[in-house]
Amino acid sequence: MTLLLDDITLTYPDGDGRLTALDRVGLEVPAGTLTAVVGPSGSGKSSLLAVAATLVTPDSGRVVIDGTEATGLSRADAAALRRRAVGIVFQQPNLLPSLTALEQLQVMAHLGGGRPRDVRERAAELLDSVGLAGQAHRRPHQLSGGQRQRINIARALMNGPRVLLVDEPTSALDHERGAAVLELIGGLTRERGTATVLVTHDRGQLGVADQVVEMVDGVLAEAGVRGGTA
Ligand SMILES: Nc1ncnc2c1ncn2[C@@H]1O[C@H](COP(=O)(O)OP(=O)(O)OP(=O)(O)O)[C@@H](O)[C@H]1O
Repeated sequence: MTLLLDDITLTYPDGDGRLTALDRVGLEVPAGTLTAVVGPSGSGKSSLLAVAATLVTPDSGRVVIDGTEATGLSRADAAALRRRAVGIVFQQPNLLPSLTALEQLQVMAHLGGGRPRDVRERAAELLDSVGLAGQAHRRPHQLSGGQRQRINIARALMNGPRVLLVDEPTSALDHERGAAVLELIGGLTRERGTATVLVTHDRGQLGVADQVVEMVDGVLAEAGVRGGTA
């Protein structure tokens, strides 16, 4: 199992007590498949992604990424595992205004090392696979919202992650562009064999998912399978 969340409980301080954001959550995501997480605002979806990304340590339970148990690692080792094996697509692209599309991707890889020539080739190939081969020289203000989100996705794939975590990628896009971005994420998942978790409010677009789970008050339940009714 490429991504395994086993019996995860996460609480936050809340006044005198604790608020349970994740309540004994279990999730298995095989390589090359996409799991969509739906659920109301405040139900714990972002917390789930943060735990899967090793950005937040749960109170109890295990996170296993590509065979390595992340829970219990030192901060430095968790960061190294994250760099090697996890790609994160945040809701807002947060692209650097002065860099071209190609450079946004190159910067990501330089942080992790790698020969400049290989990095450039990989960046160009990824831009091509998200449909932006012709836009490599453009800066963020010269691109549409949908194009910026595609760069955001390509950037997360630069270091060849085994696990891809995507938070609300369509919230700033209209229906049609949102659908195209979800199709793209589904296609990349299968092509690159990532274990992908996608948080979305958009229940109309879940056909791309192999598994749909629903978060309600920190509890995760199966909501349907590919082609299901969720
Ligand atoms: N750092 C924090 N400290 C305290 N409580 C928090 C913190 N982060 C989130 N929470 C609370 O934990 C619960 C789950 O929040 P989370 O952000 O995971 O929900 P969500 O489903 O992603 O919501 P949304 O769809 O609105 O983004 C909420 O009740 C929220 O108020």
